[in-house]
Amino acid sequence: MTALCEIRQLAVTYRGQPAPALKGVDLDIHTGERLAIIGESGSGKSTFARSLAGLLPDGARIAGSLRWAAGHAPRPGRDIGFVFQDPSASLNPVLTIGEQVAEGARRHLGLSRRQGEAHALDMLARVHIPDPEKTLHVFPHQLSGGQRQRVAIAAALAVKPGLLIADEPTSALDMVVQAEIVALLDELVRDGGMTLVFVTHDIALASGFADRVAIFRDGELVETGATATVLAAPQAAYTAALIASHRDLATPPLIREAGR
Ligand SMILES: Nc1ncnc2c1ncn2[C@@H]1O[C@H](COP(=O)(O)OP(=O)(O)OP(=O)(O)O)[C@@H](O)[C@H]1O
Repeated sequence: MTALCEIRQLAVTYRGQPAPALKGVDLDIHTGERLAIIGESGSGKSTFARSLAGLLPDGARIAGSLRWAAGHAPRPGRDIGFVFQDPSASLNPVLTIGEQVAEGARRHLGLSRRQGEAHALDMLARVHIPDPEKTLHVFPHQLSGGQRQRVAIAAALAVKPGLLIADEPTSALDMVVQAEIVALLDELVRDGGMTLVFVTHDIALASGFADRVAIFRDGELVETGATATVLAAPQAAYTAALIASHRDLATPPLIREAGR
């Protein structure tokens, strides 16, 4: 499998912080895979995601290397799509849903207003928004949290980025909607031949669809491997503890199933 990005000895220190938020991270991201970045709060997951996307805040010091197969860093919003925990933060409250889904496509793909609207309609249908024609003309506050997250996904994918980074995209949603959003991301990434980096604190959620998991703790990568392998035979004591803390994952039948 080819590496979309080879990360070596990545370290990040935020301005004014004595200790690095991320250190010594060696990881390859494979083209077309669904990789879950897993860790507890503060483990450095978002820092890792922001480093990949080139979205670290001003003053953050970055060391080590990110080598991209394309030969250049991907452009955020064009080569990399980003979906955040809170869709309201990534949606503009004064733009209609149609305008925001079309915005990136008009800017990056050079679509006209009319083509942009047609593309937005198509994207809303692809993320299974009920009544996409009507939804084109409403504003974010008129939608439910789950629908807003579908719109944010449609907007991120409208320019067909090669890599989608989703940072806790379901943690503000209830369980049923969470499962729907994960299934949607899984479907879209498979259909589009995209690479997905999915950040979550929930190893059980990730194990349902990720090809590979990378476990972070205190800014370091403690373990990485195929999801089924890591679940069935974790190498690090920390990973074992994380799995054991999820009753669903620790019960033997599910481990056997995951290890098929
Ligand atoms: N902009 C920032 N300035 C200073 N410190 C930061 C900043 N963002 C994150 N940190 C610190 O870096 C460390 C890693 O944070 P990060 O957000 O990457 O963790 P996380 O695993 O994504 O956690 P969570 O799940 O809570 O978002 C934490 O100690 C956090 O306080």
